[in-house]
Amino acid sequence: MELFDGLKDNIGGKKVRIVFPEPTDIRVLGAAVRLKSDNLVEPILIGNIDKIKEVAGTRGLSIDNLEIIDPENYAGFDNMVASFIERRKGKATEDQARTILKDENYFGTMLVFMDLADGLVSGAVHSTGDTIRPALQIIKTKPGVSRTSGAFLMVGNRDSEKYIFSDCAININPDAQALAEIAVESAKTAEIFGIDPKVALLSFSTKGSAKSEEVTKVAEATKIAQELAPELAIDGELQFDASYVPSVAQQKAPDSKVAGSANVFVFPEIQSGNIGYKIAQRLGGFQAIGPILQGLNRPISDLSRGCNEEDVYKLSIITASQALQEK
Ligand SMILES: CC(C)(COP(=O)(O)OP(=O)(O)OC[C@H]1O[C@@H](n2cnc3c(N)ncnc32)[C@H](O)[C@@H]1OP(=O)(O)O)[C@@H](O)C(=O)NCCC(=O)NCCS
Ligand SMILES: CC(=O)OP(=O)(O)O
Repeated sequence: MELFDGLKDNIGGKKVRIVFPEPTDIRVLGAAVRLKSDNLVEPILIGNIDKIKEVAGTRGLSIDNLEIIDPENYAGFDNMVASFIERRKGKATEDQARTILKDENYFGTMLVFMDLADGLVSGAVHSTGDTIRPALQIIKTKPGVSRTSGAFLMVGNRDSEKYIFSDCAININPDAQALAEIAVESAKTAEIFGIDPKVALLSFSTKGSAKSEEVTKVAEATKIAQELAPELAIDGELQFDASYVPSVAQQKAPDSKVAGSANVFVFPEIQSGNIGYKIAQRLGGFQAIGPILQGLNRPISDLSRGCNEEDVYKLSIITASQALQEK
């Protein structure tokens, strides 16, 4: 069965409500129309109806059966302002809240927070910061998780060839505790896709072959992650070849249960993570689906601005799957 067929079977007909704050981007609108006609999600488009219709017209798309909410004339706006002020606990005045909530990402995130929607997909147009800041401020992390992080599902030519790469998107230089949490959350993300997680915390060193602060951080994070989730297969610090290639693992880390067969790769900081996933995508030909935000109370997903319509379609299916997983 194709990877996404199982996810589609799961969410089909369940009317999971997904907010799209960027419907005047044709990639987003095209995906929303397909998701509705495939009966996979109930899209909620945020914006001005005339502008959305104009974009739909360029591709002959029908949007008559899609829900559209314009923050400029939303009947529940006063309620939303009050809820935002309460959530931000003194960090926004009423005037500031009224201005902030005209921003489509803040508005859409509040719909999710207020349970008027189940998840949100944005970021085809907005930067990652602008897409996820509302979620960090309003949705916040689950109990026991201090930092949200961004994972990619990397899919190769064969459907069985699937891996998780993280954090490629959010935490610029996580400390050992945050890196350990990222490793544990990434294992949970792997399970959504039927991957039996074997988690490698990556470095330029394998089991003490090099000494530096950076290596110590990864070794410490490994220890913390193993304590946080003793039931999971987690190991580090490992170089990528030792984590992935059995013969190299045999030489560099012969006692490791993860080395040589890892399928969840945790990068030590965002530079290597973001560069690493884009190399696998652009040179290696892998599909990169994400970033899938991990550790938030509700599913909010951030696209890469380089995405295509298929990426929006697939990330929306994942977001809806996360929403159902939580119900
Ligand atoms: C994610 C990012 C935008 C947050 O930066 P920021 O808005 O300056 O964050 P701040 O430190 O001002 O924090 C804003 C709020 O988010 C929270 N926050 C910040 N990072 C967080 C994280 N990783 N997890 C959970 N909450 C977080 C803060 O606690 C704060 O909450 P509060 O306002 O309720 O106190 C920033 O870390 C960033 O730019 N990361 C890289 C993004 C990127 O360019 N990725 C590459 C492309 S995908
Ligand atoms: C995930 C990512 O790198 O996003 P963008 O390409 O939009 O910066």
